Amino acid sequence: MATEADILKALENLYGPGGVSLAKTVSGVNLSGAKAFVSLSGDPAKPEGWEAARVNAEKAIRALPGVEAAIVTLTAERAAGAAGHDHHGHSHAAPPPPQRRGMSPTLDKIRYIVVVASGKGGVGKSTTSANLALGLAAQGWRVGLLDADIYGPSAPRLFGLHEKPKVEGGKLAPLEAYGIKIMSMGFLVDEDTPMVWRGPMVAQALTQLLGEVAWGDLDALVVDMPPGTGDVQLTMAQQTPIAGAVIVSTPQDLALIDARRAVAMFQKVEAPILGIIENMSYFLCPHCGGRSEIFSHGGARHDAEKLGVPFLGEAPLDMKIRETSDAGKPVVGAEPNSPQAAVYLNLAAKVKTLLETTKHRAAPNIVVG
Ligand SMILES: Nc1ncnc2c1ncn2[C@@H]1O[C@H](COP(=O)(O)OP(=O)(O)OP(=O)(O)O)[C@@H](O)[C@H]1O
Repeated sequence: MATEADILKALENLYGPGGVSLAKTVSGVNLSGAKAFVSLSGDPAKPEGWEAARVNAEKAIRALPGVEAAIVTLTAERAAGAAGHDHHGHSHAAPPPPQRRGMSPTLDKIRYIVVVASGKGGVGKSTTSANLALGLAAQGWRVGLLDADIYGPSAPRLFGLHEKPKVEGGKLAPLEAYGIKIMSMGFLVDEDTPMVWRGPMVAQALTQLLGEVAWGDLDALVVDMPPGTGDVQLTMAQQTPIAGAVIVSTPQDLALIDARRAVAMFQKVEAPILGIIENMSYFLCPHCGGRSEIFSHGGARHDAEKLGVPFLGEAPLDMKIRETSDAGKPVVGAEPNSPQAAVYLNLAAKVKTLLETTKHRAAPNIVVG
């Protein structure tokens, strides 16, 4: 089998946009048996040039003796304050044409894929995804969590996981915490290299993450979607056999408008919407336990009614939820008997029932590789 040094050598005389040697752009190498997973950091402002470089790199690595499969993905460094960071996902790069090649066998063994989405960033989507996944596991389900928020992966922080996944049988083995299987782009690239992924790069990376991970038999795979409702999210929603979508919103009007966009996006691709959850709905005082309605609370419930989608509940703005998440121990895993965990356990019970009773659309084919 080729070594990391062989791979760097093979990339030495290949060049990306601006004439940079591809060997200098390697940000991660994972090798196993005859399979190589390599990530390159490129400039997100030049997606087409980098896509060509990525394809060339794959060819060169695949040509190495002993390599049967090579998967090269693109990451890009986030320049501080750069316009390139498009958190809302309104990418101007066209989405890749769907080349449907049959569903990945790794997804075949997953009963339900549940996506957690939001119209904008920072509303608590990752916190909700993690606690929902743990809540479903608490109901006795075998659960996976895919952190598809490639703009800013949060699974490493939320679960305190920093090791690199192993490659087993040609697939990436997910990491585990509290009995759930977890995969994140944040595990595959250097933690200090924040990423911006654009248009075709993002969609391709996500389908690889879905298709190249050894999830095994799962009752549910919870997918923490990138925030926003741009082309990338739409492509992702189209290409993933979604059993149901959960939309996270905060009570502020702006977030609700964005949440409506997220609902519309899933309606467009005919993915069943399980409902809306209102996060940071009210404030729970850590000292007196008192409840304060900081924002005009109840907006999401009202919105859900107007949109004709179920309202799944509300989670408080709460110190313990933030502290446990930021300490790598989400509240449902670390303190399952706390009132804060009860909020998510209730949410998980509702989601489980909805999944088991919702009529599912036929799974579309997804792009792999
Ligand atoms: N209910 C809550 N109470 C207190 N803090 C919360 C709550 N939900 C989320 N947070 C905190 O808010 C911050 C943002 O949450 P999170 O990362 O889950 O949001 P996100 O929507 O996934 O954000 P992004 O789009 O930036 O990835 C985190 O520090 C998290 O701990």
